[in-house]
Amino acid sequence: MFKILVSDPISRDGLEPLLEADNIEIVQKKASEEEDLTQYDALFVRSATKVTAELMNQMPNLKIIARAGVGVDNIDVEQATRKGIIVINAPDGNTISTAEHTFAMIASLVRHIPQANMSVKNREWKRTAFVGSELYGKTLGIVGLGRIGTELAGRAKAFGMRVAVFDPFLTKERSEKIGVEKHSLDELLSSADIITVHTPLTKETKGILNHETIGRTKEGVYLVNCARGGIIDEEALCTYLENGHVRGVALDVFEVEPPEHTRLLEFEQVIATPHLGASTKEAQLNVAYQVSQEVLLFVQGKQVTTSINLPAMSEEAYRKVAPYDGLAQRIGTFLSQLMNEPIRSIEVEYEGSAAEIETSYVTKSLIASFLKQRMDININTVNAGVLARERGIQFIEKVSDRHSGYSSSMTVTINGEHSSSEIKGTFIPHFGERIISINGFSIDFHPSGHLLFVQHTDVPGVIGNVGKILGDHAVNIATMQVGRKEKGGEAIMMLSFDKPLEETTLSSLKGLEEIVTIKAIEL
Ligand SMILES: NC(=O)C1=CN([C@@H]2O[C@H](COP(=O)(O)OP(=O)(O)OC[C@H]3O[C@@H](n4cnc5c(N)ncnc54)[C@H](O)[C@@H]3O)[C@@H](O)[C@H]2O)C=CC1
Ligand SMILES: O=C(O)C(=O)COP(=O)(O)O
Repeated sequence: MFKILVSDPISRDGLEPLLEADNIEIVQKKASEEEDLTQYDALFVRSATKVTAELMNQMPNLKIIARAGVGVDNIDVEQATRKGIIVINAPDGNTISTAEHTFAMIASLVRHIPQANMSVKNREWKRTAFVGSELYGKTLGIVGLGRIGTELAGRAKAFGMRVAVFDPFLTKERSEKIGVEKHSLDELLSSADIITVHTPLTKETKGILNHETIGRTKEGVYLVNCARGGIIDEEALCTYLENGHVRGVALDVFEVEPPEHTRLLEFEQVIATPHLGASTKEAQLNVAYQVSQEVLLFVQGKQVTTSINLPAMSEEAYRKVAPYDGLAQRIGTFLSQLMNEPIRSIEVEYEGSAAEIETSYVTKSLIASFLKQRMDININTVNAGVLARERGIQFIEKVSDRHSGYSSSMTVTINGEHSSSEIKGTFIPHFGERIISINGFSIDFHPSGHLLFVQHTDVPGVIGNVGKILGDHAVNIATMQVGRKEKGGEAIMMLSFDKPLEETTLSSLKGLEEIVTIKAIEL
């Protein structure tokens, strides 16, 4: 049974795909109120639940965190990645709702609607107290022209506004296509009548509007934040509201939510809503449905498409990757058992059609399979890279235009402190994964089951001696492959059996003087 904890209010209609599925159980309860968190495989949140390392430690079976919305700053994504927990979101389900809410806040701000509303409800009729401004002809400055910023720009232009944009990742071509003016932050600050921010909360965007930058805005500017608290510094807002430089502020988000200690709410010129940008029936249905569909894919063993910490891959792309994913897992597992020493680096070179797939995913799968043999924590393509780097293991990925006789291949080299091992493999439709070379010795076998790798001096009688010892221990050889580089040097044997070799059999084999290396490999 795949158990899902829904910790924030999420549209039940949007959860329909999961509610209808077999072997999926959904519990709607705040994580902080759930006594047994160990039972859950998935956690659904919005912005209220803080998915901290501590919470994840209480959920050892957690495999996927689904954010029914855009911003994931309430989730310790780095920790989730370290733990091999996939984080997904619903990137565009609430875009329109948030853009509309922002525009409503802008219109309310410049016409003092909330204040006028309160006045009339207090039985006042102060028509001259609430003289506002038109939006027509004014300049709207948008910081961050992503999904929401773009939708907002269209609405502002429909109201006859000029739209100035600062977004370091915005191309000139795109700005011209949308019909907005691309500016530096400085130019935007000095020219905009109203400034609104629509970026994620990151190290770069935190306090992008602060004491210094707000000081460079026009006298009487309006500021709007319907993105994330902290993008506009709240203390700086208080300063500029007090001295009148900022005429009004509209906030849907706060540095701390709910905002208990901020002075901002004391100002008449501040209008505020409780993080309502995505709070529409339509947005909530969209985001819940999107994450439900993603988790359903995950449960079915398919690729999720809105992962924050895993290379996004379509089903079609994964179909091309799958054969090499399987090959990588087998090679990684094989090499991890072949080498028992500290590892410095893992190199993977892709050739032929293997070079045309999503190689980063396959490389992570290889690393995960290699490390999995050595660590007792959950390792997968999500955290393999992080865990390898933390152990000082470099991984190098190469794509070669060389063709070594096979239509595709991947060559894996593991460099240890004392030695290196190299395996070359390929995937042949209807034959499956094949290992075609080990440490430069040509061979050809399917890496599966109970195997024995033997590297030995290439002299008469070795194969017979190995065969005799196996016979003496009543071991039946299922398959046997031999390979060498040149006459009279060294050679290898690759054998497979119907069951694992006993330790006593291995010890007897190790006693043969022609044996250089002998390893039992379980795949
Ligand atoms: N109030 C609410 O209920 C909601 C708030 N949000 C917030 O709005 C944010 C934006 O949402 P979307 O537009 O969907 O995200 P998005 O990822 O489509 O757009 C973000 C834009 O910010 C730009 N950006 C990033 N760093 C920047 C910087 N240093 N300076 C200027 N621009 C920068 C990016 O280039 C991108 O164009 C989300 O991250 C979320 O925090 C989103 C939905 C609802
Ligand atoms: O999607 C986002 O980033 C939001 O901020 C929406 O927040 P919510 O899901 O309404 O708590």
